Amino acid sequence: MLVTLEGLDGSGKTTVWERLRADDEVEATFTREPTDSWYGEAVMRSIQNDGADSLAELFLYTADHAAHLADTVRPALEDDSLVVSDRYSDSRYAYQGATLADSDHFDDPLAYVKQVHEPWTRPPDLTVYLDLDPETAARRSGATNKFETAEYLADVRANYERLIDAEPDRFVRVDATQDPETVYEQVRDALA
Ligand SMILES: Nc1ncnc2c1ncn2[C@@H]1O[C@H](COP(=O)(O)OP(=O)(O)OP(=O)(O)O)[C@@H](O)[C@H]1O
Ligand SMILES: Cc1cn([C@H]2C[C@H](O)[C@@H](COP(=O)(O)O)O2)c(=O)[nH]c1=O
Repeated sequence: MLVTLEGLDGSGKTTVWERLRADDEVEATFTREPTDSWYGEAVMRSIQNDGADSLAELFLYTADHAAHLADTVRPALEDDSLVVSDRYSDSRYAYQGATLADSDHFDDPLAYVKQVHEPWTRPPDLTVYLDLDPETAARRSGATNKFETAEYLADVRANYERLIDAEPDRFVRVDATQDPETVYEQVRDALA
């Protein structure tokens, strides 16, 4: 089973993911995107580059996802492991769907990014969405990269809402304004 944690920067995904990893009762393969492979390093270079081309950036993230699937996710699933990923394909649909909104090439960038993935990706079985307003998300994340502004994160959040509307049964929404302990308990309940 493939479980993903999604949400805006600063919504608490990594905090939850690290607690799950330290939890003796949760046996799983823990992974994340961007990965720490050389594909992921290329992505990190792009994140730090304010002038990076948005379409090129989409394909860097997508290359990292392809390698992540082949090297980690599919082998773990074939071994019947529970896989828990801190960010996955929905991050691309929501974030690159927003960065490409200014492009003349696409009427519906989110639909385009999904279409690029559909023939080969492995969709999650369950996605926990840590729901947070963009202002708190930008403040918590410390605005360390170009994506971490309240204005941009508002567009990303609207894209996540579209994804949830399209597949309500896959998503479990957790209110990420709650204290970390309550958030963690609700994620554990969702996993159970
Ligand atoms: N429920 C919470 N309430 C208040 N602060 C929190 C909560 N969860 C996490 N934080 C704090 O918010 C900051 C961001 O948390 P974290 O790194 O887990 O978010 P993230 O979603 O993984 O962010 P990013 O996508 O930018 O990596 C950290 O300082 C963390 O301690
Ligand atoms: C996987 C993925 C990530 N992003 C963005 C979201 C964050 O601002 C950065 C790095 O992620 P982290 O969780 O803060 O380490 O990258 C993205 O735009 N598209 C993606 O597919």
